[in-house]
Amino acid sequence: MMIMMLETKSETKLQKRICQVVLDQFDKQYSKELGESWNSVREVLIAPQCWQYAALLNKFSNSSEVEDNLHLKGYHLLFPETSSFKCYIRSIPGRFPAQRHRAGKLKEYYLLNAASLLAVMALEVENGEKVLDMCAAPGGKSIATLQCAWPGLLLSNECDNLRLHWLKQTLESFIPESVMNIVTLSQWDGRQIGNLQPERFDKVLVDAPCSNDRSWLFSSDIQQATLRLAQRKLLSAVQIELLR
Ligand SMILES: C[S@@+](CC[C@H](N)C(=O)[O-])C[C@H]1O[C@@H](n2cnc3c(N)ncnc32)[C@H](O)[C@@H]1O
Repeated sequence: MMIMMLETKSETKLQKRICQVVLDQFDKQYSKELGESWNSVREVLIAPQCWQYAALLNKFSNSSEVEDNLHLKGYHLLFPETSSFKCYIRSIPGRFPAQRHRAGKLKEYYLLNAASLLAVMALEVENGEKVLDMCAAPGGKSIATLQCAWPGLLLSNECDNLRLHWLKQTLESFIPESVMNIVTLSQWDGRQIGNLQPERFDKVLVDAPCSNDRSWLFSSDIQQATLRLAQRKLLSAVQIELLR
């Protein structure tokens, strides 16, 4: 009886609560923008248990134990063995547990939406190239870039103080010190880098700030969520400025 109560309690804890103000706004905006398709998008958006996460293995910290575990749980490689990325996905939705920080040890995998890798693949970074990751926190694409090439320089930039700290921690958890010497962190407004450092980079990745719909939909702070709904209208202007 006690065990059942505990299980129900932890299940309830795992269930995220939808912020109704945000959902109402999405219904209004996206039914206009997406028409019929909004119904199927909405269905997935409100069901975190359907969200799919992939595990990108860290080549700097290989572990056959993790791979065995992934296979046991029904995961398979997304790309052929010859690819630069060892990324595991599975058709059943769900999430492989995130790895905790272990002092002095690199993390073995990074959880992400596999579609995030497309931007890095499209960049086709060659060894020795100078690369700018303009909006880099929390660091998924910087880590992915370092899985597929040895850039001459990777400048991981993030304008937000707290997120820059998060970025630094992520990089330190995945990249060995010997490789960190090709990585530089900076805190510029991405809109100014082009003027400050013209022609410095061979490739630039701009993962511009997005509306972050999934997190705001489950926000527990209605005031913050409402403020954010108003701010998201300004996002497209920032995105365009970052691309210029
Ligand atoms: C979509 S997230 C980036 C995700 C990251 N590329 C990854 O793969 O983990 C966008 C980031 O851009 C940052 N950002 C927003 N405006 C910016 C600006 N003007 N210059 C630089 N970074 C900016 C945000 O703070 C946020 O961390």
